[in-house]
Amino acid sequence: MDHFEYRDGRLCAEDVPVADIAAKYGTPAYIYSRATLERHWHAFDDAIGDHPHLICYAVKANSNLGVLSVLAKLGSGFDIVSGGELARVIEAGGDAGKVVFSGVGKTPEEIAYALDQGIKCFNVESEPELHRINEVAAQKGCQAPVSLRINPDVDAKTHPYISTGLKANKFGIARELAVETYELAASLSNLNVIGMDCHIGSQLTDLAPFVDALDRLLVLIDELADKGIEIKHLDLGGGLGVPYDSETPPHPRDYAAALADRMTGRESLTLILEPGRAIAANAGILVTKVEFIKEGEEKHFAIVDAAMNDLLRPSLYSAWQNIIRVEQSTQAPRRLYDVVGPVCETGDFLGRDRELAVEANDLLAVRSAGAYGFTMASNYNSRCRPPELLVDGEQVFVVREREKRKDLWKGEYKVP
Ligand SMILES: Cc1ncc(COP(=O)(O)O)c(C=O)c1O
Ligand SMILES: N[C@@H](CCCC[NH3+])C(=O)O
Repeated sequence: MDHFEYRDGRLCAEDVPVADIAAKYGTPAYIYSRATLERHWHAFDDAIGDHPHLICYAVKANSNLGVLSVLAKLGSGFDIVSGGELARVIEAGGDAGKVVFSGVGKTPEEIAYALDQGIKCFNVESEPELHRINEVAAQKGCQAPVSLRINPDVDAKTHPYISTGLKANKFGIARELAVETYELAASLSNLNVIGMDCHIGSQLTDLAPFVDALDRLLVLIDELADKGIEIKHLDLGGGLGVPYDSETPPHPRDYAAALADRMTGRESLTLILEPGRAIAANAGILVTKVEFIKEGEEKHFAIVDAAMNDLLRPSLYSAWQNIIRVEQSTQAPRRLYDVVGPVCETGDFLGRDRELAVEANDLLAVRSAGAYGFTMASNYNSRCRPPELLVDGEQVFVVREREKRKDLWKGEYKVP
């Protein structure tokens, strides 16, 4: 069951009509479903079953405190890429001991903060980073738990901007250098080598690259064991895709079960997964109002009050996200529209050539907007970012207020 569905022709978020939410809180607005977030997280967690594991939700997908607090209450771990994300996890009630810290450019200050908070592990992406973490840990007189992010060099077959496990990408350590880099890590006295990690890309719709990467890393784990380096956890990263359009990615349940299956007989090796999109994307929508219908010379435009600053994915990746009416019933004619925002960029669109029946003041919902939606929003064109609302049954929580115009220059100063 989807938690965004039509009831009597009205799109509902769980038990609340979206039009009622829009009337009360205005548009544009992000709306999330707690039940969907929980269901998706459990799909991963349940499928792995008894094999030791940890689901570390990728905070970058949706870092709202309300969302993080829902997942923290389930006992989730978290994958972070900055000190800011760690602060959010802690503020939301998450357990720092279940946090893995990814990213190619961790600063000494971020490393020190993460050590102070007692995170589970740093996912290290280069040799210089190993030395930096070792130095910061030495200054603190402690040992930093580390895992090396290895590039298994599998082709994830996804958009080039979001493919990460290839030789040409900035991420991770080359497979050929893996053993020597592990030996270096093991020789540094303020590091405690505990894990192996990879992340091959995002929005993957095929199971094969994941299984391929897993198999390649298991070979490496055995090779390291022969050299006396014991790996306690294998983190396979995130990347499972969602059906935005006609894609048919494996269900999280089947994906997690397939991976857990490959780990049979390795009960001392904990499996970590870092799903972001697969948990959050379809747990959210962006609601927007049609301001005008404009008849262009070649196209019809539905000019809406949300723009690329609110939802960047269509402009940045030519990503397709479904756009639907909030109230099904209408007398408006069905035509092809470009759904565009008010930002001064030709690339400011939410959808192109969409068959819709719309007129001014209608409400539209952009689906699958719960991941990489608000987190990638900006104030471009000095636009206030939208509010974030989290629905739980019949209740609506304002988990982030709409920005106010005067928030836009907070921390900026005029010159005398
Ligand atoms: C290291 C790492 N882990 C997890 C994720 C989450 O990916 P996704 O949202 O595709 O599951 C990403 C983003 O691609 C990432 O870079
Ligand atoms: N932001 C991207 C995904 C990047 C994943 C992070 N490594 C998207 O919206 O699809």
